[in-house]
Parts: sequence; structure tokens; C-alpha cells
Amino acid sequence: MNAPAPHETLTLSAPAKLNLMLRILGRRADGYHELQTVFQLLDYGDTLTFTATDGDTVDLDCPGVDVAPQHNLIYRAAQLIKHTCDNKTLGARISVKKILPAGGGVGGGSSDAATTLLGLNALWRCGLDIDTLAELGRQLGADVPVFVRGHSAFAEGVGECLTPVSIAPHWYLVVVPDCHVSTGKLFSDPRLTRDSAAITLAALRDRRLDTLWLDEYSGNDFQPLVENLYPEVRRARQWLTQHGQAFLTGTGACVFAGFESETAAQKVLAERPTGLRGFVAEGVDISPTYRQLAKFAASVQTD
Ligand SMILES: C[C@](O)(CO)[C@H](O)COP(=O)(O)OP(=O)(O)OC[C@H]1O[C@@H](n2ccc(N)nc2=O)[C@H](O)[C@@H]1O
Ligand SMILES: Nc1ncnc2c1ncn2[C@@H]1O[C@H](COP(=O)(O)OP(=O)(O)OP(=O)(O)O)[C@@H](O)[C@H]1O
Repeated sequence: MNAPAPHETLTLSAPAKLNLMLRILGRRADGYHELQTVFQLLDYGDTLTFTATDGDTVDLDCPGVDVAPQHNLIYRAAQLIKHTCDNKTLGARISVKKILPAGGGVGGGSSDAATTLLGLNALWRCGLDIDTLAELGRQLGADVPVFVRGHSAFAEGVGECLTPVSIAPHWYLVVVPDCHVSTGKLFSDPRLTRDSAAITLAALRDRRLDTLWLDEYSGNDFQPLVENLYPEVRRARQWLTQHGQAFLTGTGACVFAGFESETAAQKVLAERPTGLRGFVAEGVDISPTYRQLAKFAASVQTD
């Protein structure tokens, strides 16, 4: 590949995820939790545009995220890859169209970070392989590696041991209660149950992964505690339950239900109570980011 042309631009998606099931098995000595979860990627998310600049700086325009720019996971991911590649000559301008709710359990910040690692690796021609990028992602957060690898997956360990899985296409209605759940606070709550029995991927595969949420293995160990602390979440799930089995994703606040078609999901979305936000998205095995990266790689190789 050539060196980037000045002002070369790359636009990439940062898709959301749902945790179709989530079990907490125990707490490690370092405070992190062993868990098992199925990550379903969605064809819906934020959009990041990266522009190569001559200077050494990373400039971020990310409206709608209420953290200082230097704490934004996009900025932290950019600094991490810059440092790893010892890149002192190239900079970037990154502008973000944010549609995923922060603190919603759909992994918006983590996905933005992963897309930044993938995007700058391509734009700056760093040449890092996916295992290295996934390890950089792990340093930024437990949910980042699955977005770097870009495949729906069964996750174990603290969330970083990933086995790709194929989940038949489905549509999901995701409801966004008007509250922000702190992941760290929930993991440290003494009332959290941490003693679920481990299951095997073989057992999950014997069930049909695409209808996991209807299965005995479905459910999310955070749900009782989150609904206790945030009545908005309980109300949202109770409403959605009238239209299908509804579950919490991650540590919330979002709850979701699966549908056979987009039309069916949109119909329920249209009937939501006033003031409740939501969106409909298709579940995908492979992240849309990978399609976009392949197109970019093909275009720079033919330059
Ligand atoms: C709940 C999930 O969203 C499920 O996908 C993830 O496990 C959370 O992933 P995340 O938001 O990327 O979490 P991180 O940013 O790595 O960690 C936030 C805080 O959650 C706690 N944490 C996180 C993951 C984990 N397996 N055990 C933990 O105890 C830690 O106290 C950590 O300080
Ligand atoms: N680019 C970003 N987008 C959203 N939040 C960010 C970003 N950078 C940092 N943050 C911080 O990270 C917190 C969690 O963001 P995120 O959107 O990943 O939550 P989440 O969907 O609950 O994630 P998870 O499911 O991984 O727990 C936010 O409350 C915010 O303070």
C-alpha cells in the first residue's frame, strides 16, 4: 500500500451489539468478572469519518458524548495505535455521527474505539494484524475486542475469549429507557449474583442460536439488579414483554426483543409509549465495518 494522500478520507460504521444471553460465573482476584455471553452484532450504529492530516495531532469532533475529549474512547484508541506504531508524522481528524445511546449496553463507546483502531490502522498504513488490534482493544475495554474481530461471537473469560458464531438473520427492536447505567457500579454492587453455572458452546449450538432468547439459556444476570435500581428499565421491559420475550442487553439500560421481520418490529416500535425511544436493526454475523474496510483496501491498492 502507498503512503496516505494528504486529506485522504475513510468513513466507517461502528455497529451496536446485543448480549443475547449473559451469565456471570464469578469474580477474579483482580476484581474483573468471569462471564459467558453471546454477542450479536447489529447492522446499525455510529459513523466515523477519518481524514489523514500532516500534523502529529488527533482532532476529534464527537458531539453528543458528555466526556472530556481526552477521555473519549475514540481519542484514547487513536493515541494507543499512534504510540504502538511509533507514528510521529501523521495525524487525523475524526468526526463522529453518534446515534447509539451512551451507557445503553449496546457497546457504542467500545465499538467507536474498535472502529478507530481498524480505521487508523488502514489510513496510516500501520500494518497491524487483527490479533494485535484486538489486544489493543482489550486494553481499552472488555467489549472492544469483539468489535475489532467483527464477528458475532460466544464470549468467555472477562469477555475477550471469543468464538465466532453464526446466528440466523433476525430483526431486533431495541428500546432505550431514559437513564444511564454505569457498568463499573453494577459490577461492584454486592447484590449482584455471581454464581451462574458455566455452559458449553456445544450445548448452545444444540439449541438454535437464532432463537436463543426463547431458550432456557436465555436471560441476563444483571437484569434483576438493574430493574431494582432503575424502574425505567423495568417499565420498558414490561411494556416490550407484551409483544415478545424481552431482555436486558449488557448492563442496560436498553432492552430488546427479537422478531421474524423488520415490518413486525417496526409495528411494535410505532406503538411504544410516548417518550420512550427505540430503534429497529437487523442482526448480522459480520460487522459492516469489514465490508467498508475491504472496499478501502481495494481502492488504495489500485491507486
Ligand atoms: C457487561 C458487558 O457490556 C457485556 O458485554 C461487558 O462485560 C462490559 O464491558 P465494558 O463496558 O467494555 O467494560 P470495561 O470498560 O472493560 O470495564 C468497566 C468496569 O466493569 C467491570 N468489569 C467489566 C468487565 C468484566 N468482565 N468484569 C468486570 O468486573 C470492571 O470493574 C471495570 O472497571
Ligand atoms: N465515543 C464514546 N461514545 C460513548 N461513550 C463514550 C465514548 N467514549 C467514552 N465514553 C464513555 O463510556 C461510557 C460507556 O459508553 P458505552 O456507550 O460504550 O456504554 P454501554 O453501551 O453501556 O457499553 P457496554 O455495553 O460496553 O457496557 C459512557 O457513559 C461515556 O462516559
